Amino acid sequence: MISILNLTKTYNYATVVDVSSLTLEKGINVGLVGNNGAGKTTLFRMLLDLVIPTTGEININNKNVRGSDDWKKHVGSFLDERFLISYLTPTEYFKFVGDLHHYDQDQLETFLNEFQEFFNGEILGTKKYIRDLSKGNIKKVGIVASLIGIPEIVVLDEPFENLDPSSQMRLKAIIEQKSKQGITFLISSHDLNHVTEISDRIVLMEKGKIINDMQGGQQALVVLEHYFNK
Ligand SMILES: Nc1ncnc2c1ncn2[C@@H]1O[C@H](COP(=O)(O)OP(=O)(O)OP(=O)(O)O)[C@@H](O)[C@H]1O
Repeated sequence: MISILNLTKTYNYATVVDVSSLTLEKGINVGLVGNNGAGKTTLFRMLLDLVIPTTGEININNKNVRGSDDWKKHVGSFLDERFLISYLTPTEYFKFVGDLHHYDQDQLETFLNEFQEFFNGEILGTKKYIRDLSKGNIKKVGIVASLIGIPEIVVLDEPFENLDPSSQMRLKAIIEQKSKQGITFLISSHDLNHVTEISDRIVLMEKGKIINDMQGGQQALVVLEHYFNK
């Protein structure tokens, strides 16, 4: 589904990503972990063709993300607020994204209804612009928008950050439910408990390189706690 080959990114002579080979398979949720500056976001930005690699390539469904647009309809993503249109209300923004995916009004309402609990009355129909929402609520808008159209792959950068504990639990349930509907998640997170729980596979980065690649779950949590406790 996703294959990465000889990928590097260098800024001012410093190589911040150096991944010689990585293949991600459909149906296997992957959690990307690593300390600040390990290269997780840069890797995601190259995957989404937002940053040009210095060398190497990333293919989604056998198409290089550079120079093709085919993959875009199969990939949902939310990395940061720049993905949103801040002068719209969430309702207007969801309509905008829904239109891109040819959702009619009923379809969009049915889709958004699934997230009532997650939204906790703070998102829909509040007349607030996205720019005026709290950080956690902005994150919820971005996460839910990334799921519109039931993409094959959803890439999320630190989705649990800024969410209150109830919302974190609800997000885990959403990820679990959407995985069953066929979405494969690629998630970076500093929350070791959550990321090991929702991921089938954990990829650990250090200084741009992959230094461990293991199955998710309790055993991964033990390994990661040991690593980060150094
Ligand atoms: N545009 C840029 N110019 C120069 N250096 C950059 C640029 N973008 C990223 N970097 C550097 O690349 C390195 C990796 O950053 P990146 O944001 O990918 O790390 P990360 O693993 O996502 O970190 P965090 O956990 O703090 O979000 C950092 O040293 C960062 O300063």
